[in-house]
Amino acid sequence: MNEPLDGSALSQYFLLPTDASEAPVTGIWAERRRLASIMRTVIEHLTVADTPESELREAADTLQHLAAQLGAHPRRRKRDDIADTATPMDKHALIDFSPLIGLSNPISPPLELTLDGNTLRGRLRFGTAYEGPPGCAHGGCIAAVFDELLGYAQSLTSLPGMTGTLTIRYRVPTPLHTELHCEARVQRISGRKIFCVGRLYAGETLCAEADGVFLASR
Ligand SMILES: CCCCCCCC(=O)SCCNC(=O)CCNC(=O)[C@H](O)C(C)(C)COP(=O)(O)OP(=O)(O)OC[C@H]1O[C@@H](n2cnc3c(N)ncnc32)[C@H](O)[C@@H]1OP(=O)(O)O
Repeated sequence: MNEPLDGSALSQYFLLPTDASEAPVTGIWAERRRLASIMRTVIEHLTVADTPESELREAADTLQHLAAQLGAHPRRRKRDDIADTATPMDKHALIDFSPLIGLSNPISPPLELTLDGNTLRGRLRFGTAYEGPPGCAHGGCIAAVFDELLGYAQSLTSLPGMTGTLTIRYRVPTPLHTELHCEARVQRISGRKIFCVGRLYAGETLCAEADGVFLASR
C-alpha cells in the first residue's frame, strides 16, 4: 500500500451526509429533502397499494402539473469535474443528489454512511421499488449499493478514482423492508489500482460480498 488511509482526505473531497448534517439543514435544502422523502413514499405506495383507477388518474394529473411547474425553472450549473465542487454547498449538492445516499434524490433508498476508523459503514432498507425476486432486493440494486459503498471507501486514500471492476457474490437473497447494514474498506493499493472489499448483512446473515478495483485518476 503506497498511500496511508486517512479519514481527513475523505472530507477534503466529499462530505458524508453525517458531516453535512452537523449543521441543521434548513431552507431550500430542507425543502428538497422533504420533497424527495414524500416522492419516495409515493413510489412505495405506487408499487404496493391496490389503488383504484380514478385515484391513480387524479394522482398522475397532480404530478403532471407539479412536473410542469418544477420544470419551468432554469437548470442549475452542470458539474463537469470533481474539482468544480470547490464550495461547501457544491460538496453538499454532490452528496444530496447522489442516487444511493442522496437525501434530496428520491431514487436513493437512501444509504446512510458513517466512517468508523478505516471502515466505512452503511445502513439502508430496500422498499418494494427495489424488488427483484418476490420479497427480495434486486441484484442490480445491491450492486449499486456496493459501487457507492466501495466508491466512498476508496476515496479514503485521497486518490479517488472510478470503478473499473465490481464483482458481487450473492450469498443469500436480501430481504426487502428490513434494516440492512454493510461495510467496506480498502484492502490494498497497487499503482493506480485501489482494491476494496465490502459486505452486506441482514442482522447476522451475510447476504452479499463485493470486490472492487478502482482506478485512480492519472
Ligand atoms: C466518492 C464517490 C462515490 C461514487 C462511486 C461511484 C463510482 C462509479 O460508479 S464510477 C462510474 C463507473 N465506472 C466507469 O464509468 C469507468 C469507465 N472506465 C474508464 O473510465 C476507464 O476504463 C478506467 C478509468 C477504469 C481505466 O482506464 P485507464 O485509466 O485508461 O486505464 P489503463 O491505463 O488502460 O490501465 C491502467 C491499469 O488498470 C488496469 N485496468 C484498466 N481498466 C480496468 C478495469 N476496468 N478493471 C480493472 N483493472 C483495469 C489495466 O490493466 C492497467 O493495469 P496495469 O498497469 O497493471 O497494466
